[in-house]
Amino acid sequence: MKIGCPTEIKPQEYRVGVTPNAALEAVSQGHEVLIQSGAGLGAGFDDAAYEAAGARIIDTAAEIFASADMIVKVKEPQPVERKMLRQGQLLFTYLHLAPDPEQTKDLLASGCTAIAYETVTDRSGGLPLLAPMSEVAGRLAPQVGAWTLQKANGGRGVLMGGVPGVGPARVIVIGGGVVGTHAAKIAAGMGADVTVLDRSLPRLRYLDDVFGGTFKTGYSSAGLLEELLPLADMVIGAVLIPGAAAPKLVRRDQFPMMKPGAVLVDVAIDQGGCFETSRATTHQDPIYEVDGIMHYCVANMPGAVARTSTLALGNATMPFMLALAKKGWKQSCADDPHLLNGLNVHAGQLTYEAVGAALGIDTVDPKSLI
Ligand SMILES: NC(=O)C1=CN([C@@H]2O[C@H](COP(=O)(O)OP(=O)(O)OC[C@H]3O[C@@H](n4cnc5c(N)ncnc54)[C@H](O)[C@@H]3O)[C@@H](O)[C@H]2O)C=CC1
Ligand SMILES: CC(=O)C(=O)O
Ligand SMILES: [Mg+2]
Repeated sequence: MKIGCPTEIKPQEYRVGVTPNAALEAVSQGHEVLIQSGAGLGAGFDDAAYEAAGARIIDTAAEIFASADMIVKVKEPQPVERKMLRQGQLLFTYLHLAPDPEQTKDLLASGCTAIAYETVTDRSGGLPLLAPMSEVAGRLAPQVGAWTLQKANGGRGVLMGGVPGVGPARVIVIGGGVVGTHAAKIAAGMGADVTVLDRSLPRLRYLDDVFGGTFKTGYSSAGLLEELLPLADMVIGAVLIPGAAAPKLVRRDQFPMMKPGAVLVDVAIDQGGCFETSRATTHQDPIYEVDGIMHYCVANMPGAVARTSTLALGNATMPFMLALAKKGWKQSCADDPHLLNGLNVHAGQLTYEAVGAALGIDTVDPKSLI
């Protein structure tokens, strides 16, 4: 199969979909790998590294889209990329369709087959292609939140760990999955007083068993949040209902009860965000203020640490990419129901129920397609 990897064009997105190591594996299994010239530079991989792996360097994205059987990327295809997708072409990348009707419409119109990293599952109920980026974004969240808390950036002017004689920042993490757990670990490591809220009792039990001395846990409810919001210096939004739009858990009319200059970090922004006032921002212009409350809502946080993120993502995607290249999407999905869960779009049809529900579009059962 011809595997094509264009340069990411989302603002300040420095990751790349195929690492030289992944290219080498694919080439050694008999596939052709096309990499756009310079695609890996942001992550520290030059063209020579790909050539040494046996990949072909191609000048333009247009040539890659025109000839590859499978496009492997990081971020959802941008409008100019969507115009280049075609019937029968396989797209393997993050999509986040539920909050994105425009992209959904374009993918359906293109006739392509699109497998979304974020809805591929594993045997333990996890999301193996989201997890590495959730680990990164979770670990970044307290770091960017701490920066936003600085006075010159609009925050309250509170230091995460406090100092002897002055108490630490209070951090509330909503959602104790991968993002939330990593965020809580780092925030606690910075010395903050951290509480993690989740709706899953098994998850709360796990967190309490493993991290009981490091941070507190709470059952996520509107009532508990009302109690905690007035105390918070930072709230990190880390909830997920797979494939679906994120529930809005903090409303604008609750801001008057919060401390002026408190910070909301909405990691769940790629699923539409879990705060009413969240709107996606970029690394270039990451924060904004609403009624005295600071917001950080960058939808591609891992792009900030592109090298770490590219390596972590490549480790997770490579086996799936190789299976798709070897057997095609149909056989690969027939052999692996977890990969089938990644199928969101096929030949003009939407195949992921939660996306259809969020956007009011009928879906077909992906099992009926294989
Ligand atoms: N902005 C960015 O750059 C990135 C964003 N993300 C996003 O972060 C979000 C979280 O991802 P993961 O941690 O991997 O998901 P996860 O599935 O590991 O964890 C989500 C947690 O949210 C909990 N939850 C659901 N509804 C809740 C509620 N009402 N209150 C409290 N907890 C609730 C679930 O029980 C689960 O434990 C996703 O939207 C993901 O796409 C992930 C990576 C990068
Ligand atoms: C998960 C995701 O959207 C990202 O890594 O950008
Ligand atoms: Mg994202």
